[in-house]
Amino acid sequence: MALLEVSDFGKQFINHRLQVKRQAVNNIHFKLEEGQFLGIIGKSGSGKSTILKSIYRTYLPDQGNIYFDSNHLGKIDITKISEREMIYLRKFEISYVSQFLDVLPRITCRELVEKSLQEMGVDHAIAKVEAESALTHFELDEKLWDVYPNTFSGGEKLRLNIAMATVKQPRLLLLDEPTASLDQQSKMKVREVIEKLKHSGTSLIGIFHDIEFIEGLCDSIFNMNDHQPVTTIGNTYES
Ligand SMILES: Nc1ncnc2c1ncn2[C@@H]1O[C@H](COP(=O)(O)OP(=O)(O)OP(=O)(O)O)[C@@H](O)[C@H]1O
Repeated sequence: MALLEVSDFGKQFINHRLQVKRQAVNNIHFKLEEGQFLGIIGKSGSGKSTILKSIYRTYLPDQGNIYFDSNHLGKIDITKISEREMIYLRKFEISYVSQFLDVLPRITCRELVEKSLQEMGVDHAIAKVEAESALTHFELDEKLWDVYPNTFSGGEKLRLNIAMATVKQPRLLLLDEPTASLDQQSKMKVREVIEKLKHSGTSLIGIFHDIEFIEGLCDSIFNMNDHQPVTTIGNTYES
């Protein structure tokens, strides 16, 4: 089977204050094969992040299934597994990079990257070396390594976020506008690491507004329009 299959996915949000429901996405189907990169594009508010957050199970869908072919758990439906199983997947198989960094109090930039590896059971000495290598790759100034990242600029936070997610070499990497606040040089660094990860077999789903950036990088593009897929290429199919 494919690594990931999203089937008949739908999500609505309820505004309790106004007592109204809003259908964010509806009737979404796509597949992602191992080692492939799927780009999701579409206008603001069309539901791109909702899909990604539901794959990472930050949100639970109201409708549909999200099948994932886990190395450890076998073929599972992310919408139905236990919290414990989801925590396992987040530690070992699925990483998520958003435009924002959830900063933990009193944990330095270097410790955050090390922690990503140590929670997978990587020895501290090895985690230290790999964390430094990832921070160097994303050109985070060495002077920042032992600083708490709550004072970092938007671009620095994003680069740290990407370092934390990619250092784990996950099987599936979810990228929610990972280049949003980056300059051209940093964007190229992200591109380089995406290419490297793809080469090593990581599958990726990424949301991008910068279509030029994903040209030649994605294997397929899923185009949202008014909460519906309108164009699909490659392994995805029309609803
Ligand atoms: N937690 C939430 N509570 C209520 N409504 C939400 C929530 N998350 C998203 N929405 C709504 O669902 C719709 C889809 O949002 P989503 O963030 O998925 O869009 P998007 O395509 O990623 O947008 P953008 O490109 O602007 O980031 C929007 O109308 C948004 O207001």
